[in-house]
Amino acid sequence: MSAMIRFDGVHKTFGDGPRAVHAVEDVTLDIERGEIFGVIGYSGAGKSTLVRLINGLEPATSGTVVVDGDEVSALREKHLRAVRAEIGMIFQQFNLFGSKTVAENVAYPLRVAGRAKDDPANDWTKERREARVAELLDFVGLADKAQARPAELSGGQKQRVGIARALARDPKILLADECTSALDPETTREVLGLLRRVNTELGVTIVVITHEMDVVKHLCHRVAVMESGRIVERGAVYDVFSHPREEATRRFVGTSLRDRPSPEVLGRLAATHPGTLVTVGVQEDTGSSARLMRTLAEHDVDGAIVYGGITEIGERPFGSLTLALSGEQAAIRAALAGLREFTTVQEYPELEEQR
Ligand SMILES: Nc1ncnc2c1ncn2[C@@H]1O[C@H](COP(=O)(O)OP(=O)(O)OP(=O)(O)O)[C@@H](O)[C@H]1O
Repeated sequence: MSAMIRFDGVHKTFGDGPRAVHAVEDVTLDIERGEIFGVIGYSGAGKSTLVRLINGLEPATSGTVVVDGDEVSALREKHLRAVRAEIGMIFQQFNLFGSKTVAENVAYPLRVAGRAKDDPANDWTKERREARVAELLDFVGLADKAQARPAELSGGQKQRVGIARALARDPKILLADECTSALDPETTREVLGLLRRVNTELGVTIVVITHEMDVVKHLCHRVAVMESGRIVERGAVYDVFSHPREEATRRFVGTSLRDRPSPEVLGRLAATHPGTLVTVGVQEDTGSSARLMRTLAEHDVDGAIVYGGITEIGERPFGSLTLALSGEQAAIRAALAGLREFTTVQEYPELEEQR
């Protein structure tokens, strides 16, 4: 199966000479048909530029970008229009027309396509348009808001209109650029749930640009981490979470899991809990928390859970627990050796020194 989107040795440079900005540098990446692919990075990492290369809004400086078999980097404007019809896009600020109703907003791409008249599939008569808009509003759960104006809607509802509009022409690809960054956590979850349906029920390949690891965790199958125009790490979301290799990735993972105590919290825990503090990984392939507790019991060591969190990534458990261990010193050492046979154990010698 060929990739839906393929970057091969792609560079994008703005300007030239000493003031040139290398927004995208040497990116080679395949995004497969039917997957939800996340691109995560801090502001200025080059994520938006990468997305604009996909829909041909920016031409690559060098290298090739192939979308569903068409090399966008080599197409002229007329052919680019046909490729763009296969690509829907949603934005952080929704970009809805404030003066149009919800139904008119969703119908807009159909009206524009209808004007082109270069393809019989674009023969969007009023009846066809209305039927399509009704179908889309039903899909996003806003059938009752067809005549409302965007100002009357909540942020989550506005983004659902954005999604309906992006789907109007039945695209194969949906590009989502920071599409939940303006929303609160609960609304974010709703929108991510809708995007999951777009993927599973409509088979749309989705590329998600974000600086929030939570979005990647809840939505994506695979992820690439971007830093200074380059992809520094990539892989299945679970693998990247469980074994981050780069410092930037570790920081993103940390912000999402919040399962490991900060140095400040550790200091407080040490002051209020007797015993040896350790943080133990909990992962599907390295043993459950039950196995962890059993190991402590076998060595006659008591383990009080004082911090931690276990979450699900791709329906698999992942996280860590921080324990205050009490018992004979030799027994604690033996229990830790036993734990190390199946999971990661982080000790805090600096805390012991302070005691
Ligand atoms: N049209 C342009 N002309 C000059 N420089 C640009 C242009 N577009 C982007 N850049 C620069 O390219 C780099 C990457 O920008 P880009 O917007 O792709 O990053 P990003 O990761 O999407 O960041 P953000 O999340 O803040 O949008 C930045 O240094 C930016 O200033």
